[in-house]
Amino acid sequence: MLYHVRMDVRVPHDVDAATFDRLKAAEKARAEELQRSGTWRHLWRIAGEYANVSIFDVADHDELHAILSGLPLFPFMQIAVTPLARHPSAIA
Ligand SMILES: O=C(O)C[C@H]1C=CC(=O)O1
Repeated sequence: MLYHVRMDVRVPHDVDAATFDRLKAAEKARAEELQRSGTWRHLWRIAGEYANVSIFDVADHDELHAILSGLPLFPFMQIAVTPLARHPSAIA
């Protein structure tokens, strides 16, 4: 199943910079791993915002939740998920 996911990163003002840098590096490594495996199909920055829109290809809601909640930056993200169905006019 495909899911459209929007992630907005909310950095607390009092977060330790070195700790946050470590989490960002871990997030990048995990995001790259999931892209290489084909699970994280698209990852786009929303221009002008610390946010992304992504497309995930997973078996079901439970797998998506496990992946999202395991992301290193999960505690600092507001996440909105939209399940996608095939459009009848889509040719690809
Ligand atoms: O920067 C972001 O949008 C948040 C998160 C998603 C992938 C990644 O590397 O960081």
